[in-house]
Amino acid sequence: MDLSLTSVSHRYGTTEVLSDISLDIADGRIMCIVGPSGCGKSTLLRMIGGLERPDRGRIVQNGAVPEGCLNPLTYVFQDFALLPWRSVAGNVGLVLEDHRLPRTHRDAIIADVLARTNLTEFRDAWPRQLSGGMKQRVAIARALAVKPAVMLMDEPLSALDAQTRELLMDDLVALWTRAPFTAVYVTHNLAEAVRLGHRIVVLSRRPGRIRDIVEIDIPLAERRASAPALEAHQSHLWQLMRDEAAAAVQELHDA
Ligand SMILES: Nc1ncnc2c1ncn2[C@@H]1O[C@H](COP(=O)(O)OP(=O)(O)OP(=O)(O)O)[C@@H](O)[C@H]1O
Repeated sequence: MDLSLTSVSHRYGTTEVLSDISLDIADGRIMCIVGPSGCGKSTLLRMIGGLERPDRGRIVQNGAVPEGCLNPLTYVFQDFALLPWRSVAGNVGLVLEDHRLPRTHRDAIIADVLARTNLTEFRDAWPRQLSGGMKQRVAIARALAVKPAVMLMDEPLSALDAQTRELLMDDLVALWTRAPFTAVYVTHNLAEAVRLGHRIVVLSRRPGRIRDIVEIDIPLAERRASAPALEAHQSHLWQLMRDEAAAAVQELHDA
């Protein structure tokens, strides 16, 4: 399923947050959204996910959802959002409970996504027993369990330390390489954007407008941290954002 956004604009009260965003989100690709603090990245993600409606413009879903899809648009949040009183398998199974699936089918889905995220041996563990990186893998397994058409990822690695972030980026690349999924991935971190994004949308400071769209055609599995080609893309992104980011910080300071 593809998504297309046409002239999406939004304001909260008198604050204009997004302005004239037109974008296509292609099936089977990862689109990253970067931009200065407060430029409307999370707002845009909520609009794409249907949690809020834009004041102006349209967001249209084109084409069929994947076979077996239980929820077309699924979120992965920065804070993992796991229930502490449920085991790993219980947290993953939660999203299947409303779907009246036969128990064997449900168990098979849980086993499959836990295997894909290397969590099989932790299926009975409690969230408190897991590191941050493992918790986020559970959240990713939970998102995959509903076979979403599009995963909406809001700073999914931001709460993790640098080494864990690297490992989870490798996990995401391996997951995508085995079975390509469609994702919109909001991040502050340009290194993440160039490792994971097929396409990177750079927003201006608020109201967020599209400043540029950068395509990276290096296969995800061939992108190595600090590879010169990726560093060049990252530096180009920073050049695009630098003045805007400085102005956004100054605005926050002056407010
Ligand atoms: N529900 C809301 N009501 C009023 N204002 C809001 C609401 N949600 C967001 N905002 C404002 O809209 C602007 C954009 O917020 P948003 O969280 O989308 O930006 P962001 O780019 O994701 O920010 P950050 O990079 O800091 O995470 C901010 O000024 C924020 O205060």
